[in-house]
Amino acid sequence: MRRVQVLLPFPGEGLFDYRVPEAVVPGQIVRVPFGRGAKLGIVWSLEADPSVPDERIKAVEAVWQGLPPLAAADRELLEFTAHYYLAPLGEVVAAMLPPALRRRKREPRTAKPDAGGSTMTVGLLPELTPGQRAALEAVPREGFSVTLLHGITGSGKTEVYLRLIADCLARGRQALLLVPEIGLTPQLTERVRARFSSARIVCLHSDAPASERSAAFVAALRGEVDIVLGTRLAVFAPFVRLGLVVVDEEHDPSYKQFEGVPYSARDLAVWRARRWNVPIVLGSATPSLESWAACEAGRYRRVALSARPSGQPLPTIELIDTTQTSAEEGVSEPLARAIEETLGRGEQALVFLNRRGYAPVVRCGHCGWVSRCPNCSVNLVFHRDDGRMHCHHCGHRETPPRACPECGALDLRPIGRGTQRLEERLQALFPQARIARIDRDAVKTLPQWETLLEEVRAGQYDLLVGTQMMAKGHDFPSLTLVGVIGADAGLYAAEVRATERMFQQLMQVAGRAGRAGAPGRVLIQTEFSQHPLFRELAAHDYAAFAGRTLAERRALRLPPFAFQALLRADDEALEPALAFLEEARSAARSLAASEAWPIRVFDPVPMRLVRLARRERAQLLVEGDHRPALHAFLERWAGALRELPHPRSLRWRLEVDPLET
Ligand SMILES: Nc1ncnc2c1ncn2[C@@H]1O[C@H](COP(=O)(O)OP(=O)(O)OP(=O)(O)O)[C@@H](O)[C@H]1O
Ligand SMILES: [Zn+2]
Repeated sequence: MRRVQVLLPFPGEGLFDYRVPEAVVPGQIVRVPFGRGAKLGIVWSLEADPSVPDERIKAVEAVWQGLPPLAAADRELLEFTAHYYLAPLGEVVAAMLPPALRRRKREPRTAKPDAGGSTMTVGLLPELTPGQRAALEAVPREGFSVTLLHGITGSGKTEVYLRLIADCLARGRQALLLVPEIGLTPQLTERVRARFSSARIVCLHSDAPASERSAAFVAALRGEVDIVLGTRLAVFAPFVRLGLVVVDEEHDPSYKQFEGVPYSARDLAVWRARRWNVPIVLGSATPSLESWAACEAGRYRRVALSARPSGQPLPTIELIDTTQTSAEEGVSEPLARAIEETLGRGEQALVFLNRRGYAPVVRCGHCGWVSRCPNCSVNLVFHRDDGRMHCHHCGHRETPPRACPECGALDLRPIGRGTQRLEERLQALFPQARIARIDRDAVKTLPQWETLLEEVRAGQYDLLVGTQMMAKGHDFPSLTLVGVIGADAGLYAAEVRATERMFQQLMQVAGRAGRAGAPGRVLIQTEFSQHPLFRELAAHDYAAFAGRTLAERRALRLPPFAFQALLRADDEALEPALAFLEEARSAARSLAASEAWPIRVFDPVPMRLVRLARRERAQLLVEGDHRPALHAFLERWAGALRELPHPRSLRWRLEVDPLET
């Protein structure tokens, strides 16, 4: 018997020595005894620690010989992820191995041989526009390259992806197509399935049934898959002959994982493409400023699609200055008139308000008391459907008091506006209109969502009220008017990326108007109509927005011109969290002093949302202008942090490239 090192999904490094009866190779999937149970793991190294006596080392339970070993490139992906995000390898492999597979006692049986004719369905393909043809010519088919496909909304980016995938499959290779949220865009999944009806396609996302995820992983490992279509977790799908990676809506924050190992699936996808030496295409109408800057710096190539295949122009975008025009109950007169005209023509209108619930707070008109969550530092949102107040962060719910808990006055009122109240107002203004409210309260399951999208497309609704669920890549042919309410919040927020997010969201939601037939019109209610962001938006000038914003960030040395990491700590009270961060800062300062490149270590501060689910949270930001130098520093710092004493109740974690600081 020989010894090997096995990597197990485990909250730690996860490397343990075992004895194996047969000849195994690195990457082989094995089941091993662990504690009182057993675990699934990956043979990591054929070198084991010789100092451990034989009797202390258990034998593996089974080598799953029917499964090919995980490719070296994919094992390196795990190593890179652990290294880059300073996460234990055992936690990274937990993100790759599906839970249902880990629970299996026996090796999955060999699937029946699949014909695997991976050709494109030869039906009526749309004739490519000149822009699409140029884009296809510009993307190299072999070797590593990153292409940013910057295509305006409705420009037919998906068709470009489909043709690239077809080329990739025709060469006998596999394609990985990442999407932000599968549930929100069932249309894309359908299009891929319809186009490649004889290809083997697996869909990987966290809402998929556990057994399906497990089967998809096994099929992918065996190479019995042509296309992997999935959300961020699909970036860990195993491949045997990867030929192309596509990241749709690459700017979308859903590519960032927040729980567990905080990775960016987009960034890992780029790493993977480089490791496999294959092209990657990042597509968006509103690219992340990181990718935009990478194009400016010549690291990514940029390809533009600047017209819609329908020949349809982009919608006109007009501002309604709410400091001049009153907006009674949120809906201004010009917006109401535009809705009326649209409905009169038999077309659909959408009013976008990115705040669900009825009213964001309940307030006492007498003493000013407001409804607060007992567990979090946020207000409770009043919901009309159940008549209760909800915390949108921890899920706490309570019935509003009859009288003010502070002063006893019977003057409690819902203040402000969410989608439910807006719907009520619109129904009062347009009693005949069939209104659909589209937010996470109204649409809870995937089938519900698919039905609703179908009904909207079939014209069963006249007026839609929706949150950012509506800002994703939907294609509603009769939708010609988009109204935007309450968008100003992002303008003066302290977040580095607040205006970027706001611009992206507005441009995406505007892009839903007038995609087929009649031209589209977008009306945005704002108090800040002079803000340059609105000028750029009205001109559909993403490049101007990106150029101005990047210049600001460069001047302030903010990402992508600086690299950041955030140390977060939380505890039952704020003091221990801050005290831990103080210690961490001292350690950081002394380590940073010996770095050749400057590392900026900021002060520990309470997080903006300081209390969440009864935990008090604080953070410490570190920054550097040079990524490798920052990373070298972070590795040493993380080592020091692991040695720092702290109360048992305190939790901390380090996040590399945080999206929100
Ligand atoms: N070459 C073509 N000829 C005719 N129609 C096309 C062509 N390419 C795409 N289309 C159609 O144009 C519409 C928009 O295309 P698609 O959904 O791919 O755009 P997109 O760029 O992904 O848009 P968004 O960023 O807004 O999601 C779709 O209805 C699609 O079927
Ligand atoms: Zn709460």
